[in-house]
Amino acid sequence: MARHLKLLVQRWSSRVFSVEVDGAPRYFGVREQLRGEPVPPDVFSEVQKQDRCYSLLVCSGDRVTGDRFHWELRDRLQTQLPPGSGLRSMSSFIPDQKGSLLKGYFLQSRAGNSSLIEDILTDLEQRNPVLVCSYSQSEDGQQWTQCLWYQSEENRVRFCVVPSETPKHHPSVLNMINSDVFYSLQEACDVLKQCGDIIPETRSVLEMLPSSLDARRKPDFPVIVIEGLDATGKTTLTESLRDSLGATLLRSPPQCLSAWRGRFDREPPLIRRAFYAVGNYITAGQINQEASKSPVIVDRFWHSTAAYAIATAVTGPLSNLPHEGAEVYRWPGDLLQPSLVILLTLDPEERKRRLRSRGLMKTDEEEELDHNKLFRLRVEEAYRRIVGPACTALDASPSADLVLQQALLLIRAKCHL
Ligand SMILES: Nc1ncnc2c1ncn2[C@@H]1O[C@H](COP(=O)(O)OP(=O)(O)OP(=O)(O)O)[C@@H](O)[C@H]1O
Ligand SMILES: Nc1ccn([C@@H]2O[C@H](COP(=O)(O)O)[C@@H](O)[C@H]2O)c(=O)n1
Repeated sequence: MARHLKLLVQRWSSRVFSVEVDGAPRYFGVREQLRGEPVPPDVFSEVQKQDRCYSLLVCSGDRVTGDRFHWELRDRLQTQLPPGSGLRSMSSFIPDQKGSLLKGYFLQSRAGNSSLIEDILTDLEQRNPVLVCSYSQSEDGQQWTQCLWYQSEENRVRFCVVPSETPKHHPSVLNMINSDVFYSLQEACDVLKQCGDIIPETRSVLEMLPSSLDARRKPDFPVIVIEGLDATGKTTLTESLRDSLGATLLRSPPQCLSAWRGRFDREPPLIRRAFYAVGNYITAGQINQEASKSPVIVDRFWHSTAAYAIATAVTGPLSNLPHEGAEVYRWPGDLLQPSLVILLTLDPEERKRRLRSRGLMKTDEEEELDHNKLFRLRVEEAYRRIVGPACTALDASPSADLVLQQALLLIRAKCHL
C-alpha cells in the first residue's frame, strides 16, 4: 500500500483537484513552495476560521473494487459523519493524461468535530485503498496548506494550496472510455467477469451472449432503432411500426435480462454501464437472427447506453461534455450498425405531462431528468453527437398517428421499404 501511494504522489504537484459545488467543478492545485502572494482557491472561500477540510481519494489498483468502494463510501460517510459536516464529490487528475482520474470526497468539518472525523478517516485509511489529506488555514486566514496523512507526523510534507485554471476537458472525460462507455464487447465482459464473485448474477448475464457476433455482416432487412428520453413515445411508436411494417420488435436491454436489470441498476457506473453494453450485444445477436426474416424495430440501443453514460459522468453545463467529434461519440467497431436511428424529441413540459399521465415507476436517472435541467440537456446533446450512425431527429409532439406517419416517411426514404 505505502509503495503504491508513494508512486502516486511522485507527481503530486502536477495533479489538479476538483470539488463539486452546486453541480459544477471548482479546481485547485498544490505546490511545494508558494510563489507570490497567497490566493485562497474559491472552494475554501466559505470555510469558517476554525473549520477543517479533508479529502479522500480512492486509489485501488483494481478498478471494480475501487469503484464499488467509492460508491459505498458516500453512504458510509453520510451515516458516520457528525451532522453539519459538508460532503462533496471530488476528484484529482493530471490534465490531459488519460486514465489519471482518482475519485473521492471532500469533507468540511465544523469546529469541535475534527477529532471524531479524524478517527473515522484514520480507520478508513488503514483498512481501505484510500488516500486521505487534511487542509488547514494559516493564522491570518490567507493561506491553506494540504498534507498527506499516510506520512508520519515528523515526515509530513505541507503543500501550499493554490488556485488552478479550468482544464480543457472535464476531469471525467479522462477516464470515460471503457469505464463509462465501452468500445468492445471484450472490455465490457472483462468488467462483468471480475464481478462474478460479488454479483453471482453476472454469470447468467454472460451466458445470454450468442456464441459468435459478426458486426460486418449486413442484415438482409432494415434495422431501425427508436431512441429518445423516457416518455417521448418510443413504446407507442415501436409497437405501431411493428404492426405497420410487419416487423419484429426487439429492445435493449433485451427481455431475457429483465430479471437482473434492477440488480445492476444499484451498482456503480463501471458495472452498470458494462451490463447495458453487454445487453446491446445480446440484442445485436437477436437482430442478426430476426433481420434475415423481416425488418427489425429496436426500442433503445447503443445511443441510449452511451448518451446516458456520458451525460452522467460529467457535471455542469453542456460545455463540460466531450467536444463534438470526440472519440467517445464513436460507434463501437464490433457492434452491429442499424440502418436508421430515429431520435424522438419532445418539449420538456409535454414530456412531463406524458410522464404524469402514465404514472409508472421511474429509475434514478429518469428522476434526475425531471429535476435536473442540465442533465436532460446533456443527455439530449450527447444523443446528437454520437455518430456511425448518427440519429435523425423526429418531433414527437404531434398525435401518435402523425408521429407514426412521419417515421414511416423517414424509413421509406432511407431504407427503401
Ligand atoms: N404522440 C403522442 N401524443 C400524446 N401522447 C403520447 C404520444 N405518444 C405516446 N404518448 C403517451 O405518452 C406516454 C409515454 O409514451 P411511451 O410509453 O410510448 O414512451 P416511452 O418513450 O416508451 O417511455 P419509456 O422510455 O419511459 O418507456 C404514454 O402514456 C403514451 O400513451
Ligand atoms: N440500451 C440501453 C437502454 C437503457 N439504458 C439505461 O436505462 C435507462 C432508461 O431505460 P428505460 O427502460 O427506463 O427507458 C437509462 O437510465 C439508461 O441509463 C442504457 O444504458 N442502454
